[in-house]
Order: sequence, then C-alpha cells, then structure tokens
Amino acid sequence: MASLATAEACDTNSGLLASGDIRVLAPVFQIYGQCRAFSGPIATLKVYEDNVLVRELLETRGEGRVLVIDGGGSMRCALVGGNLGQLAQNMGWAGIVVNGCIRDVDEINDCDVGVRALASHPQKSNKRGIGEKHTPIHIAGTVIHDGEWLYADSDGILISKTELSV
Ligand SMILES: O=C([O-])CC(=O)C(=O)O
Repeated sequence: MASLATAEACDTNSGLLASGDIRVLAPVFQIYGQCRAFSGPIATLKVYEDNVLVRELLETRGEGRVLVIDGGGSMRCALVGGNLGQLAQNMGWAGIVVNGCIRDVDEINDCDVGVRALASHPQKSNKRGIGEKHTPIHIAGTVIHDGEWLYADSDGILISKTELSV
C-alpha cells in the first residue's frame, strides 16, 4: 500500500495542523518491525503493566488498523513481545504503537508490521486483564480517539481526525 509521507502531509495541511485536526506525536518513539512506514484507522487501548487486553485485541481481525496502546510510559516491563508481534502480523494489523516497552526485539524486527515503542525491556507484564479498550488516550502530548487515523514513517507519527489522501 502506498504510504503518505508525514513531512509532505504537514507541509500541505497547515490549516488542519493549526486547527488540531492533524496532530504530530512528540518524537519519543523507537522504530521496530519490518514496516518503517504504515498507516490505518486507530484502535486505542489503555493498560498499565498488564498486556492481557493487548492480546485480546490482537486476536481480532486487524483489517489494516493500528493498535495504539497507552501503557502509561512504564519502563518496568514489556507490553508486546515476539508472539504478539507475530499475532499482529497474522491477523492483519498494520502496526502497533506503544507508550511503554516491548521485548524480543529481534523477533519483532522480523514481523511484517510497523512497531513503535519508547524502549525495550526484557521482563513480561502482569496478566490480570485490567484496562480499557477503545477509550480516549493521551500519549506523546496528544489526545487520541478510537477511529482516528495514524500515519507513521521515518520522520514521525501523525494523528488525523479523518483519512488523509496520499
Ligand atoms: O506474552 C507476553 O507477555 C509478551 C511476549 O513476550 C510475547 O508477545 O511474546
């Protein structure tokens, strides 16, 4: 799929940037996975050091969506590892953005999805199943609603209220 260039989108949509209909995530994410550029409608998830709901969502058909996880920025465990990366690829998710950590970086880098996270951490998360799916989240300086669009490439990550044309 042709991907939109985030820098060009910023240059040609200054009005939407000014109004907040397009927001740029603060540049705090590391780049992982085979897809450096990816985009899609967003599924939001809010969890804290617990990835049961991450698996639950990734077990549903991705249909080109991007899972955006607000993990509270925790630096104490990983919310996504190699198995979940593989699951995301197999279920047709375009990508995963984690405000938190991932692990099994070499395995994730082999997966045919785009992954962004703050850092890697070797420890797994809790398995209690606590969190909220499809709820508004606040990460990297931006409020994100379920169903908005995400565009990521080597330059950064944009959130848009509506689909942008390439
Ligand atoms: O199951 C987990 O906690 C995450 C993980 O390591 C994987 O996805 O392989």
